[in-house]
Amino acid sequence: RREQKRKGSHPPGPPGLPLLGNLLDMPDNPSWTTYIRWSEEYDSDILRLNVLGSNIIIVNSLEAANDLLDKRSAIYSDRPEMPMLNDLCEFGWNVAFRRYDDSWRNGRRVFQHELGPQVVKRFRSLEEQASHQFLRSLLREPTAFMNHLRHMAGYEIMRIAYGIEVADRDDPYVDTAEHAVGAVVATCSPGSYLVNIMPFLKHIPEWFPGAKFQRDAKVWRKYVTELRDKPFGVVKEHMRRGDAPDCAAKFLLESLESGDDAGDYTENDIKFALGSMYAGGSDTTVSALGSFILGVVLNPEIQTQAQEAIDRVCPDRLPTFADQDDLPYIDAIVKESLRWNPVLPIDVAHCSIADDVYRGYYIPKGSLVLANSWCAAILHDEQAYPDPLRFNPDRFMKDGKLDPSVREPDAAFGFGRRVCPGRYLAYEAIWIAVACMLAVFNLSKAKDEHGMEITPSGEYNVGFACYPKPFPCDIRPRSSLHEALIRATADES
Ligand code: HEM
Repeated sequence: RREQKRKGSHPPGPPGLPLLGNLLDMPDNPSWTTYIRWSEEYDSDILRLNVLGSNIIIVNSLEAANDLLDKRSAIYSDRPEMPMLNDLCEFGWNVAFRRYDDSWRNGRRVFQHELGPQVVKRFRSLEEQASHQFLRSLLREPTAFMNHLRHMAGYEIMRIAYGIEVADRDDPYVDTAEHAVGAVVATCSPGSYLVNIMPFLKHIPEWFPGAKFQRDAKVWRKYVTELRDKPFGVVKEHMRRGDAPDCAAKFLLESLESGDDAGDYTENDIKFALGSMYAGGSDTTVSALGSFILGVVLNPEIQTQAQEAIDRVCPDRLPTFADQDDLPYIDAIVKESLRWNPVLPIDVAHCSIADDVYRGYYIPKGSLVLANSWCAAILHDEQAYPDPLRFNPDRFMKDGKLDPSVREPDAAFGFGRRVCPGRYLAYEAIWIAVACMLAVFNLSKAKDEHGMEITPSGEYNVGFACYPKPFPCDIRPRSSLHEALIRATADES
């Protein structure tokens, strides 16, 4: 209290109880709407909550998010200690959960080396192929569209990172990765494990009564370690034999060996960064594409407009990246899919490494900072995006071109030094999937047994990322010509 008196008051927020602080105020999902309500109640775009003595700063405006997470990124780029996930499940090597240290910096360099805005273009033909495979799966089994999206996202990452081609179903690599991602969801949800609040519990042995968390961690640890080591080991083995396919692991290991532009990273840094790709890139891409399908089904006029544009540019073939400049409306759809229902409405928690004073408010070292990307001042800002709850790609267009004066939905990828390093890859993967899907399929509301249209609820499930709740949807080829275009892609593989 003495320290606080000297440094200034905390940002406003609900008062809380002695000792427990705001523990009982912590909202269930969707937490972002509660944070917005509190912002109005306390007339402040930054709020402070105290949970058992830990400071949580909620940021409800773009200005404050940029000021803290970007302009003061030297202070706000750490991640919180996550004893269950990082120590007991041993997931602390993952770039997304790593503390703000040299190894994290090296991991970011690896990402920059392989997934920077220009380098990422070398994976374009692979992404086109993956999208074509997705179209064929849709043709075969249209109702399972979310499963196909999931397969496409996992397939692309495993091919790009390790050159490994995963199977349609029951693939052991995908199975391992999904279990490891499951650990993130299960261990990071608020109140899931006491050891997150009382880190000293992590020293309790597995046999101790009540130490179920240790046994849970042991199971996850196996998957987390396999995700990190197994595919990387396969690439190394292929390289030893001289038959490794082109992939990020091979390029990085070769550049490490030759000592060219590799920077300071080590083989372990490469392994950790590549192992971070599946957890970071799979669910997120699926979520954005799920929002795209939902948005189009609820707003059929968007599909008509997109198909008119595609038919003008490539009437008798599938779109490719070479058409991107001529298909700005597809870019507008991708941007709107990222903005409308953000994949991560609350950004991944940042953590501060030094005391700070912002607008006269004291923010102590070790505060957790949660940027509410969903909020009315960021991705749902009425000024920047009128009628923000409507899926309306036209907001990004003017006179048939992308309107550069409209704010980019960059906040969907986070802030500051922790901003998503897979964003260029993600954007391209989403772009080609959207373009190909709209080129050959009509998406519309499914009908019930009386022939009545079923309107999707538009509700979302919240896990690691937010997904549309399962909804029925009618997906069929636009014509026999379009069906033939899809079937013809089978030859290319
Ligand atoms: C639509 C797709 C995606 C969205 C919306 C998305 C969004 C995000 C967000 C919001 C963050 C947190 C940023 C912050 O802390 O401020 C993040 C971090 C991260 N993302 Fe993505 N992401 C996507 C795709 C990808 C892909 C394809 C990859 C990898 C191939 C990836 C890898 C990562 C990693 C490794 C981090 C952690 C960065 C760090 O902590 O330094 N993401 N992403």
